[in-house]
Amino acid sequence: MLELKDICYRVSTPEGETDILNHIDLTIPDHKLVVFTGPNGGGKTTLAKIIMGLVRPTGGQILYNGRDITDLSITDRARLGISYGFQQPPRFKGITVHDLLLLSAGSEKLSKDRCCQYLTRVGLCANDYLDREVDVSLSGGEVKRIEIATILARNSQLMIFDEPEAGIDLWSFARLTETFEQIHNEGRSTMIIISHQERIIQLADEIIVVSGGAIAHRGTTEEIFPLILADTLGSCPVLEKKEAKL
Ligand SMILES: Nc1ncnc2c1ncn2[C@@H]1O[C@H](COP(=O)(O)OP(=O)(O)OP(=O)(O)O)[C@@H](O)[C@H]1O
Repeated sequence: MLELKDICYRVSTPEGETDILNHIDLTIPDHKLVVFTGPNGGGKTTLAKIIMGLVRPTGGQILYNGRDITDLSITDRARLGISYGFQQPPRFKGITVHDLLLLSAGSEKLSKDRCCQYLTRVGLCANDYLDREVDVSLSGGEVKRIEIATILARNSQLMIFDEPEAGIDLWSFARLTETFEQIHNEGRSTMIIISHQERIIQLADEIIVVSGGAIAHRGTTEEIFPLILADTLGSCPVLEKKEAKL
């Protein structure tokens, strides 16, 4: 179980101190698929990075399976079984897709067949990719899918995916949503997926709407979808204020 207690994140900007996240309390039970969604700049990635240890909160506590991991490094969190797929994954010149999958699997000896299966699950043909370097010659969507395959190969207890749909074509996206559904049905991992995609949101046990650095809403698809629609149909609050003055 993952517990976030009173998480705050404040940064210094030229304009002064800014609160990016404000007193977030959140519990995610094991084996759930939770989607973080909400407007751009709402704080979803920052929250996910805080869970992975890529960003240090300025207040609050993170517990994982009852253990306080607030001060643990990314490496230590990875050892505990937490993994993270970046919104814009890094490239690794000189390292092939095959190498990266083997590294991700750690001590588990991955057969070539198994590597192929991971690539197939993200819609890539292993023959075309296993021996390619993860460098700038790969497109954004290809790197994104390879990174997701490495997370699958890690077989983590808690997988965090930041906008896995970004830059991915419709065919691969369909394959990817199937893969998320399968992992969820297998019931071995907890998944946090940051997404704006209806198809992914519909897979969620719980949707967390992060807006203005806080949890604006949380609930099931049936509960949250009408709220999201109502929010998107609303107009700009600044314009509304101006119109009210006229
Ligand atoms: N270190 C920082 N310094 C200043 N502002 C920051 C910093 N980190 C994040 N922000 C700001 O905090 C806000 C939340 O950013 P975050 O990336 O978490 O949003 P998001 O909900 O993931 O957005 P998107 O949907 O666009 O990916 C943004 O306005 C961002 O510019």
